[in-house]
This record gives sequence, structure tokens and C-alpha cells, in this order.
Amino acid sequence: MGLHVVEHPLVKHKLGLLRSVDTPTNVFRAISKEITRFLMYEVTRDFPLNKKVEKGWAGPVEVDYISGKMATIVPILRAGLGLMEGALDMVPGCKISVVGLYRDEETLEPVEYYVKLAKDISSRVAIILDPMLATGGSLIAAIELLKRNKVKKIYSLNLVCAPEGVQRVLEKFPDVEIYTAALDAGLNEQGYILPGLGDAGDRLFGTK
Ligand SMILES: O=P(O)(O)OC[C@H]1O[C@H](OP(=O)(O)OP(=O)(O)O)[C@H](O)[C@@H]1O
Ligand SMILES: O=c1cc[nH]c(=O)[nH]1
Ligand SMILES: [Mg+2]
Repeated sequence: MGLHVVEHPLVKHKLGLLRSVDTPTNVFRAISKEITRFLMYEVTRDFPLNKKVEKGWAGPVEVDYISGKMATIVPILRAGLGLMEGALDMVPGCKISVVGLYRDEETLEPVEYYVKLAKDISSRVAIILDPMLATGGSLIAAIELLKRNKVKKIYSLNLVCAPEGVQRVLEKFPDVEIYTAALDAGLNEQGYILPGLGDAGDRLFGTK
């Protein structure tokens, strides 16, 4: 399927709040977390279920449970940390694999500076967390890292995407599933998404 734009009135409304330049840091953080919960609800739709029998109040009852190892969530530092709590609200048992990447301001190429993956990552599916998918360079670097570590299946959860980045990622990795609240118009000359959110890291961390 590739790209999944989550078309839900609550998601659209909340994204509108994020777009406003007047939204303060504390509200930006809270809304990012809320949207992440909605996107996680969609990402996890694919998760396989098994059946088991529980002792219910009126006797044995067949129930569903999610089978296999829990996913690992992969926040991309720094801005991806702003989505971590919302993701964990939905899948509290997840292991966390951290990938530190920053985008060089001149070249727009990703620079890796920290990696700490879950030990048994090859038997897990990975859900990458990053508010922005712009040129796609950072997401491609994260996917390449996860594939080198033999992750079973890769999802990417991004609040806002640029079409240029989505196309680049899916041309290279058609097996990756991207879940987003919005596919925006495009990139400006500095590689920022328009209309976008501005610098999501700065808005989440209050650094501008
Ligand atoms: O698709 P790309 O063109 O690679 O751009 C997207 C990346 O840029 C931002 O991170 P940034 O480099 O600003 O780092 P930060 O999270 O530390 O602010 C964003 O959070 C993505 O990781
Ligand atoms: O629009 C953009 C692009 C990259 N990183 C951001 O934080 N915002
Ligand atoms: Mg940033």
C-alpha cells in the first residue's frame, strides 16, 4: 500500500492547531502526542491476532490476543522523541530503539550520531517515529539501518510528509508503510515542508 493518509476529522482538526504559528510549545507537544495516538491506531491495524481461552465470569470465553513479539518503536532524535509517549500509550509493551540523526543544514543530508537498537530487533517489526518527512533523507537512513539489522517489517509514522520525500522513500523501499496526518504541497528551497509545521524539533523542544 505504501502511503496511508489518515483522513479523520479529529486528526485534521488537531493538525490545524499544530499549523498555527501561535500554538505554544506545551500545546504543540500535547497535540503531537494526541495525533500520534490516532496514527498508531492505524499503523497497528495489521498486527496479527491469535485466539486463546480465558476464564470468564460465565465460564470459558474465547478472546483475541496480539501474537508474536511486540514491535519496537524507533524515535529519530531529536524531534521523534515528541511522538514517543503517544506511541507508547497505544503499545506500552514496545521496546524502544533510538536513532540519532540530524539533517545537515547546507547539504540536507542526514548525519548519524547515535544508535541504540533493541537487542532482538530482527524478530520484531519497527515503527519509526518522526514528525517530519521532508526530502526523505533521514527516513531512508533509518530504514537502511533497520534493514541492515534484519527488522521483519518497517512502518513510518510521520505527522506531515512532503510528496518529494514520500516518492523517494517508496521508490527505494516499496515494502515500507508510511502513515501520516497530511501529504503537504512540497518543499521550499531550504528543504522545509510547505505549508508544514516549521521546524518541528524546535517547536517541540522550545529551542527557537
Ligand atoms: O526528510 P529530511 O529532509 O531528512 O528531513 C526530516 C528530518 O529533519 C528533522 O530533523 P532535524 O534534522 O531538524 O533534527 P532535530 O530532530 O534534531 O531537530 C525532522 O525531524 C526529520 O528527522
Ligand atoms: O519542514 C521541515 C523539514 C525538516 N524538518 C522540520 O522540522 N521541518
Ligand atoms: Mg529540527
